[in-house]
Amino acid sequence: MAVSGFEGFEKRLELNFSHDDPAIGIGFRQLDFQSLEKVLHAVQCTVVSALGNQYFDSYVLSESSLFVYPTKIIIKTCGTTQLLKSIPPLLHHAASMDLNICACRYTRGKFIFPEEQPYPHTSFEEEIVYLEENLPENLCCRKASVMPSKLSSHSWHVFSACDQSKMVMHKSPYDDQLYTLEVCMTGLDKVLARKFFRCPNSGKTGDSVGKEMSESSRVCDINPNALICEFAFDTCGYSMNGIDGDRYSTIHVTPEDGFSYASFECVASIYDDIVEVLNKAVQVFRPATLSVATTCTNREVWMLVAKAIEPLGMKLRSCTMDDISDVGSVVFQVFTSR
Ligand SMILES: C[S@+](CC[C@H](N)C(=O)[O-])C[C@H]1O[C@@H](n2cnc3c(N)ncnc32)[C@H](O)[C@@H]1O
Repeated sequence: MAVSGFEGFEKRLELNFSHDDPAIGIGFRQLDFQSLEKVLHAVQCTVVSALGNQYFDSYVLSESSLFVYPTKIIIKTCGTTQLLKSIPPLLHHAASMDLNICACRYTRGKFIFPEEQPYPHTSFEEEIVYLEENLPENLCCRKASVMPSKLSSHSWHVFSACDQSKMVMHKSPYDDQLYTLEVCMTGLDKVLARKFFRCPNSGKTGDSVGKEMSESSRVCDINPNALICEFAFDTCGYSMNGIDGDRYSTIHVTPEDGFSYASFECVASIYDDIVEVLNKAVQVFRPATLSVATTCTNREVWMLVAKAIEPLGMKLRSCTMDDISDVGSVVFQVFTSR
């Protein structure tokens, strides 16, 4: 852990690939576990738990999560990990499987302890330089932006790059129905945060205590249809991945007072009741401040966010929108308790 405290705000990288053969089969999922571990070694984290289904594999990491689909990788890491260092080895493995990268998206909030971040995460400018230098030239449609809010503690950093010709070819109408919500919560309710501390010397494993935490915190009620894979850290901290068909959800908790933080991320469809899901997820933590970044093609979905959060006694303080080339829009909203 850094000297000042644990950096909860995650860095998130999503890489999309295409393949000349539409019947690509398991694609990236054929990568063996040892090679995945080597990629994670470059990032400075390890796998603590795993769960998969017919659509994708999910891994809970010592610092957050990894999702591997046939043509998509999502990797999210917190603390002082060097997430972007996963790009060169991932591109190397992709090439060996005849997978061509067609889009890259990197997002993160504003770090609580920016001075503790190692290269290439010392600043957003440094991160952009690293991305520019390590992505192939075919991803020529590039954009970087910092989306501000009225709170100096919250801003959203977005870098996207895509090969526009390939994206048009590989996008399906189903992709347009989906959107991603990335929720970052700070100032967690202290009583609720206690649920993510372990009893000392219980002799139980991180998996079994994690299961108890999922139940006592009611994380398991957020999506009762999801299969959950979780882990409780020693002496505190919790991570979980939920898998429901081809969609994931993930929660990570840093419960320590002074720098408490929790994140909730999920992929939803325009046909889901996202208001209920989001409302339940935020109630697990009752934070003082939260931000929601909605990445979508259909701008209307972001309006549902306030419908879920305002009934919990929180007020929308700011809302910023930006367009990104491969998916459509990002809407960044910040709420604080009234
Ligand atoms: C990995 S988890 C969840 C990460 C998530 N991004 C967050 O901050 O909410 C981080 C929490 O676990 C605790 N922790 C305990 N042992 C850890 C370890 N070996 N690696 C990472 N975190 C650990 C940290 O102090 C922190 O409270």
